[in-house]
Amino acid sequence: MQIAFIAHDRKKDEMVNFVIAYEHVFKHHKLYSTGTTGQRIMEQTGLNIHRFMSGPLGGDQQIGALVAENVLDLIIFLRDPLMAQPHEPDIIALLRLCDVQGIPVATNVATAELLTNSLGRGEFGWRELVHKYKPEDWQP
Ligand SMILES: O=C(CO)COP(=O)(O)O
Repeated sequence: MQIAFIAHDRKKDEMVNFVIAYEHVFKHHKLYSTGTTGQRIMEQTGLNIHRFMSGPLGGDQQIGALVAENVLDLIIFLRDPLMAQPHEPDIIALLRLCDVQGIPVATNVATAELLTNSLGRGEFGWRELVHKYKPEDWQP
């Protein structure tokens, strides 16, 4: 599976601790992140992550491009609900595309934990079907 990590500044410690706790699950998958989030995770785990640009400089949009193509299977995006972000339109666009494609996205650590446990149990097999059969194949 292909998984992306994104965390706003005041959520980065929580993200790093979360990924450390589930490193045994994430190490079996292809990982992506925005710039600083990925740097922080890689400094404190043994995981290899493809890092895009920092969020405010376009990283959310780069991940959004993968979402638009239905490449990503899970996004863990720990947002800061109490701090305005200069790139709010990019964030909204990314979340909208997740809903367009029906991609699982966790915006807090409780949901991230549920989805990651599900991933660890091998319950993401349905995503293989999504890759295999494009929406046009589903038309009656
Ligand atoms: O701003 C972000 C997401 O909107 C995260 O970007 P960084 O991981 O580069 O801090």
